[in-house]
This record gives sequence, structure tokens and C-alpha cells, in this order.
Amino acid sequence: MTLRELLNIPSSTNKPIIAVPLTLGPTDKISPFAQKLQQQNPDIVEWRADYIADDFSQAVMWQQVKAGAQSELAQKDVSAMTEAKMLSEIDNAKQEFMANWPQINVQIIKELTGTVFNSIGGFPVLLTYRTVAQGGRGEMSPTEYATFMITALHSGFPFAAVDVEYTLDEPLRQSIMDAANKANIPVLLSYHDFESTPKNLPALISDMADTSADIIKLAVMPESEKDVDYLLQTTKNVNISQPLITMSMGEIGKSSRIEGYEYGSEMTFAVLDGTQGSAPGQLTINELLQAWQ
Ligand SMILES: O=C1C[C@@](O)(C(=O)O)C[C@@H](O)[C@@H]1O
Repeated sequence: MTLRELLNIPSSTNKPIIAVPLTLGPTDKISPFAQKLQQQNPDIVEWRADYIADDFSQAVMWQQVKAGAQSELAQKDVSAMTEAKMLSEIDNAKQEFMANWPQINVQIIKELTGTVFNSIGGFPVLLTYRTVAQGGRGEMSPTEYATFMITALHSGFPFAAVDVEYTLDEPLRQSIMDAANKANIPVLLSYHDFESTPKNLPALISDMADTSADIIKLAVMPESEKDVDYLLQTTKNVNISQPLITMSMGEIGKSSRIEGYEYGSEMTFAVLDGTQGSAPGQLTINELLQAWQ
């Protein structure tokens, strides 16, 4: 099955699926992005949840609740005794907040996810939380990362696919994959190397394909043209049953984002004009379309 068939993204051309990253943070507005989406019309939006989810972590949310209570207290003209009592009440509130956190967290994740789905006008959404270790912004612990992904998958919104990092501990990885399977959402297993191009690409891709993942994705950094060629040749020659997505990042790797599909890479990541990219070397959609002409 092709990736287009799997993700239900038909096309009349032989070109790869174009994905654009949505990298908005908590203070960014989504409507300018949504407008550009309509104009530039990619195939799929990759929601990079790592740009926003950490701002709604348990620690951050409690700090906000606490700061609110403290500033209210500071505005009141109360005696030292009353103040001490109110401070101890804030401490009690903390216990309650921590006990209720699982439900609060579910609600927050539902709202974040809902905002994405309700704002971008029907484009398919790939859910990604990229950890710092794999080149993203996400600083959650592995368990928090898995909880975030599973909760988002349970939110009822129809993600087109979900990115799961290959480097995540196997049991946690499996727990996300199980949640995705239950929700009938294809799993895209990903591996990134922002430093270099591993010398064992065929074995790495085969090992990734030996899991129950539905799609395999590899993004690596070339140190020379030779590395780009190695990635493209490996993409062409590797024999796996799942659709494959590969790219060489950075300036030297740009050609792989344009030509990769000729070697069997079924998706390419590009940026909407006037928005922020999510990895080095990404072209704009217009540059990509021009290169294909
Ligand atoms: O895995 C990838 C590929 C990518 O790193 C790139 O190089 O275009 C961009 C990421 O947003 C995405 O999750």
C-alpha cells in the first residue's frame, strides 16, 4: 500500500505527499497559519506539539495557579496571622491540584488538540511531539511524553497519523502504538540524527521496520554529498513492507527533499511561505514546486 493510500490523500501526480510543520507556541495566533494553509494547499499538516505542550505541564500550570493566588493575597490588606493562614491554604490547594492533575491534563490536551483541528479547515493532521534528544523542543520525561501522546490519541480527534520516536523505551513506545491501533491511527516510527548520517542505514531501517509500525521515517544530517547519495541509494534499495520517508537535512541535503521521491521517499517536509520551519534545509512549498517544474 502506498503512503497516499494509507493516509487517504489521493493525488493525480506522482509527487510525494507535502507535509508542513505547525510550530506555534502558546502566544502565537493560529489564524495567519490557517490562512496560508488555504492559499498554499499542502497535503498534510504536522502538528509539532513540542512547541506548545510543555507550556501546559503540571509544574507550569501549578506555578500559574499559585502566582494568581499569591498576587490576590498581596492586594489584600491582611494581618500577618491571616496571611499565614492563607499561605497554608495555598499549600493545601497544591495537594488538591496534584490529585486532580490527570483530569486537568486530559482537558488541556483536548483543548489544545481541538484548537488545532477546529482552526485549520479540514487538513489531515500528523501528530508529533519531538523530544530534545531527537532534535525537537520537547523536554517532557519519556513517561510524560507517552502520556501526552496517548491522551491526545484518546481525545477523539481523527489524526491522520502519529509520529512515535524509535529511541523511546520499548514498553512506552508500545503503549503509544497500542493507543494508536485502538484509535485506528497509523503509526509513523521516526529516527533523527542532527549530527551525522549513520553508517548503518539499511540495518537501522530494517530494525525499525521489524516493529509493528505502519510507516518508517528517517531524517539525518549529511556531512558531504556522499552522505546524501548514501541516504538516497539506501532509500531505493532497502526492502521493507512499510512506506518509507527519508531526508538529508541541512543545506547539503536539500536535494533529497526535492528528489527523494524518485528513490522511494513518499513524503517531503516543506514550510509555508512566511512561517517557521522545523528542521534545517526545509524549502518553502513554492521553492519545492518550482524545483519540480
Ligand atoms: O521528522 C521530521 C522531518 C524533519 O526533521 C525534517 O527534516 O524535515 C521535520 C520534522 O518536523 C519532522 O518531524
